[in-house]
Amino acid sequence: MSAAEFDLIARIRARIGAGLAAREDVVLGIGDDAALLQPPAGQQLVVATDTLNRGVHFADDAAPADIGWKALAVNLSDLAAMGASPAWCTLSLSLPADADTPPAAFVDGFLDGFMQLAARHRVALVGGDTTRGPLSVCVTVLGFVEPGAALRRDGAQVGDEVWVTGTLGDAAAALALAGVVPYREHEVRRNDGDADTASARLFERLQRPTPRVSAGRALRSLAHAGIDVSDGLLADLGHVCAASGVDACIDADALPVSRALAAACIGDARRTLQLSGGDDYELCFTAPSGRRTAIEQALSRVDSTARMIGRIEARQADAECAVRVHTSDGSVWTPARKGYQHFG
Ligand SMILES: Nc1ncnc2c1ncn2[C@@H]1O[C@H](COP(=O)(O)OP(=O)(O)OP(=O)(O)O)[C@@H](O)[C@H]1O
Ligand SMILES: Cc1ncc(C[n+]2csc(CCOP(=O)(O)O)c2C)c(N)n1
Ligand SMILES: [Mg+2]
Repeated sequence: MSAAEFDLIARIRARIGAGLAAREDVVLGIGDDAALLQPPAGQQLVVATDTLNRGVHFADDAAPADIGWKALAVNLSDLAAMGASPAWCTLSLSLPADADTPPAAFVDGFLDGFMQLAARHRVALVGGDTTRGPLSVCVTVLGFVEPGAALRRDGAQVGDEVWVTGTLGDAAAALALAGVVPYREHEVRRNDGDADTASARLFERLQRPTPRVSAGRALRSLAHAGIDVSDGLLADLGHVCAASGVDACIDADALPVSRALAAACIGDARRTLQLSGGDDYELCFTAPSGRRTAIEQALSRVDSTARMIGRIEARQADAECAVRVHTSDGSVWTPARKGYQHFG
C-alpha cells in the first residue's frame, strides 16, 4: 500500500464525524481489518449495495460532490424501498491517478456531497476500500427493520392499487437535455426564462436524487409490496409483478408530473421518460384499496406525497407484458423499452 493511499484514507477518516452525531452502535469504525457493529436486539439487518461508474451512471464532467451524494442516495433508496432504517455504510473508491482532478481533490469534493446526505440520515461511514483504477464508486448500506415488516417485491396481491411517490421523469428529461443516448430521441424543450429554472430543477433531480427513506418507513404497515424506481417504472414494477406472480395495469395519464417536467416536455415524449427513463429514485408500492386516506395521511406526516396510478390484476398467461399501460381515452400504450438495461 502506498503512502498516497494512506493519505486518502486519512482524509476520509478525518471527515466521518462531520455533521454526524456519533453512533453508539459503531463499536469499531474505519481503521482495522473490519468494522464491528452492534445491531439492535430483535431487528433484522437489511443490506444493499450499488455501484456508480463514470460514463455509465454519471457524466464524465460530473461534480465530485454530486457523485458523492448520488452514490449514497441510490443505496439509501434501496433501503427505503424495503421500509428499513439506515444506520451504517461502507464506501469503495476506484480512482484514476491521471484524471484532471487529483485523487485527493476528488475525495474532498466527493465527501462534501456524501457526508451531507449521510448526516441527514444519521448514517455512519464505517469502512471501505481505496484503489487505483477507472473512476468507480461502490457503496454498501446497512439498516434495520422489524422482523416481518419489510416491504418486499413478492407481496403484491390481485386487487391492490399501485402507487408511486413524488413525480416521475425529471431525471430522464435532464439526461435528454444533456444529449445522453438513448434519451435524446425525446423532444425536450430548452429555452429561456422559466424554462431555464425548470431545466435546472430537472438536473437537480438527476444529480441529487432524494431517497424516500421516511416514506418507505411510513408505508411498512400500509403497503403489500414495494420497489424503488431506478431503471424505469415499467421495468421496476415488472420486477414486483414477476416476484408476486401478478400483472399490473397502469394509467399513463395518472403519472405524477413535476412542474419542471411539464414545462420541458409534453405528450408521448413525456410519457416515455416517465414510464421507462429511470433514475427517479421514487418508491412504487402496492396497497389494498381502502387505504387511500391512511396512505395519504401517513405520507403527509413525513412531508411526502404519492399518487395512485393503477391496479394489480391476475396474471394473464397470454399477455405480452405483465405491466400494461393505457391512457384515459382507453387506448393501449406500447413502450419502446421498459427501462435502463446495462447489457441490453
Ligand atoms: N453481482 C451480484 N452478485 C450477487 N447478487 C447480485 C449481484 N448483482 C445483483 N444482485 C442481486 O440481485 C437483486 C436485484 O439487483 P438489482 O441491482 O437489479 O436491483 P436494485 O439494486 O434494486 O436495482 P438498481 O441496481 O437498478 O438500483 C438484488 O437482490 C441484488 O442483491
Ligand atoms: C451518463 C449517464 N448515462 C445514463 C444514465 C442513466 N442511467 C444509468 S444507470 C441507470 C439505471 C440505474 O442504474 P443501476 O441499475 O446500475 O443501479 C440509468 C437510468 C445516467 N444516469 N448517466
Ligand atoms: Mg443494484
